[in-house]
Parts: sequence; structure tokens; C-alpha cells
Amino acid sequence: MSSPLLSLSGVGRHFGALKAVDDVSLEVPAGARHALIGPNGAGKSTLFKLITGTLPLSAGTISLAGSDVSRLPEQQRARRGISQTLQHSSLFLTQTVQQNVLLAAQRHHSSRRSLVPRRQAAARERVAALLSDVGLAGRAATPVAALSHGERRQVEVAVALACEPRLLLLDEPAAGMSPAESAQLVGLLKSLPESVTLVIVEHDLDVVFALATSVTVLHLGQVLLTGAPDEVRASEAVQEAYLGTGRESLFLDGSGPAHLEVS
Ligand SMILES: Nc1ncnc2c1ncn2[C@@H]1O[C@H](COP(=O)(O)OP(=O)(O)OP(=O)(O)O)[C@@H](O)[C@H]1O
Repeated sequence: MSSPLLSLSGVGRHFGALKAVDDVSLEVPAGARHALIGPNGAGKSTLFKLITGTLPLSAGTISLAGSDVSRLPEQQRARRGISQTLQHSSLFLTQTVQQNVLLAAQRHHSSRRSLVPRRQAAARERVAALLSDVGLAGRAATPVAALSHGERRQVEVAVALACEPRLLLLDEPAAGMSPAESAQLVGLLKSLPESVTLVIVEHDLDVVFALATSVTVLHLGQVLLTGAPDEVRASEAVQEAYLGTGRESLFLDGSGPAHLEVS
């Protein structure tokens, strides 16, 4: 088994008396497609923010490729290779697809270097390659405002990739998507190189089981189970945690995703 890219040890975050994330330990190997799931209020978003550095830890340590990043601010973690897409779009709607991705690439590299014409040309080439990777080669000159919801999420993935991440965290990337758009997103995420490790927080369990190589189930801030997708789907404890959420059926027959046809 490959060494962990991301290690969490005894990670906790309290809000007053509420333990939103409580003593979470977890290892994500390099190249994994790791999903964080759990019912509403389980602590998924809080854990996500602790990994990116948006929220400070109350307890524990977080390491990236063996080095402790627990006390580093968000921007320094980003420079070390942690990139994210957010639940709510952070795109500039009046700018084109290309401009949004170029801006992210320029922000990632030092601004003075990016003013050199030779570097600008290289950056444009890189952006064109990224847009091709995410299936938006023909949309470079289109303003983001004119894109469909699914296409905007594709731009967000390109923006995150422009920061050359080792670890890409995706917060509910399929939120608001049609089944066809979700299937396209899964296809895109599956096609990313193994040099980019994915951690995905997602409510759509069809997406999770179509994509994930490993799954952690959070419940009441704690890890209920980490395992292979089949193991998680067959777990009675997980089924119980999901009782009453309307998603139980995904765990009962082990038949897998109902509506995603990923090419
Ligand atoms: N800033 C905050 N202040 C106080 N309590 C918070 C804060 N953020 C989250 N919580 C609480 O922490 C718990 C975990 O919330 P979190 O948003 O991490 O769960 P989640 O699993 O992402 O839920 P959902 O699936 O509904 O997004 C919840 O009880 C929530 O109300």
C-alpha cells in the first residue's frame, strides 16, 4: 500500500460544548479517491475546513506527505498542494472561462513572474490544456454566466487544478446537478491523473459509490467506519446511521449506483 498523502490524527473541532468533529484519525493514500459521507450534521464540512485550514483545530494534527501542516494558514497549505472546490461557486461570472482559470494560475504563481510575456504564453497553453482535460476546450471564450450549472462545476475543477494540487478537496461537487451532469462529473474526476489525490464530501451516494476507492463514514463528529465502498455499503452500523434520511436503500441490496451511467 502506498504511503499516506494526508494523515489526520486525533483531529477535533469544538463549537462551545458541541463536538462537531471528535477525535478523527484517518489516512488517505496518494492517488486515492476518498469520500467523506455521513448524515446531515455529521461533521463533514467542518472536517473539510479543518483540512484546508479555513478553520483552526481544537485538537489533533494534520500532515501532508509526512509534514505537519496543522498550524499553517490556508494560503500556505494551498502552496503545499492542497486545493479545493467549494459548495458555493467562487467564479467571476462576467469573465470568460479562460480568464477565470488563467487568473487562478497567475494567483498560484508569483504575480511578478507571471507578467513576463514568455510566462504569459506558457500560462495560456497550460490553461488550454486544463480546459481540454475538463471537457471545456470549446468554451474558453464563453462568459461563465452563459454556462450551465454542470459546466460551471467543470470550470471550478479546472480552477482548482490550475493550482497544481497534490490533494484536491471537493465539497459537494454534484450539488444541484442532473443525473447526466453528475455522470459527466464522475467521468471527469475519474480521468484525473493519480498524481492528484481526491477527497470528496458528497451527499449524492450514487456519485460516491461510482467514484470512491475508499470511504469514511462520519456520524456525530466521529468516524463510524473507513473502508472499501462495498464494505461501507454492507455495514449495518452505516445503514443505521442513515435510517430516516431517505438514503437507506443504497446500502441495503449492494446493487450499486442506480442512475449513474459513467462512460
Ligand atoms: N460555525 C459553527 N458554529 C457552531 N456550530 C457549528 C458551526 N459549524 C458547524 N456547526 C455544527 O457542527 C455540526 C457539524 O456540522 P457540519 O456542517 O460539519 O456537518 P455536515 O456533515 O457537513 O452537515 P451537512 O451534510 O448538513 O452539510 C452541526 O451540528 C453544526 O450545526
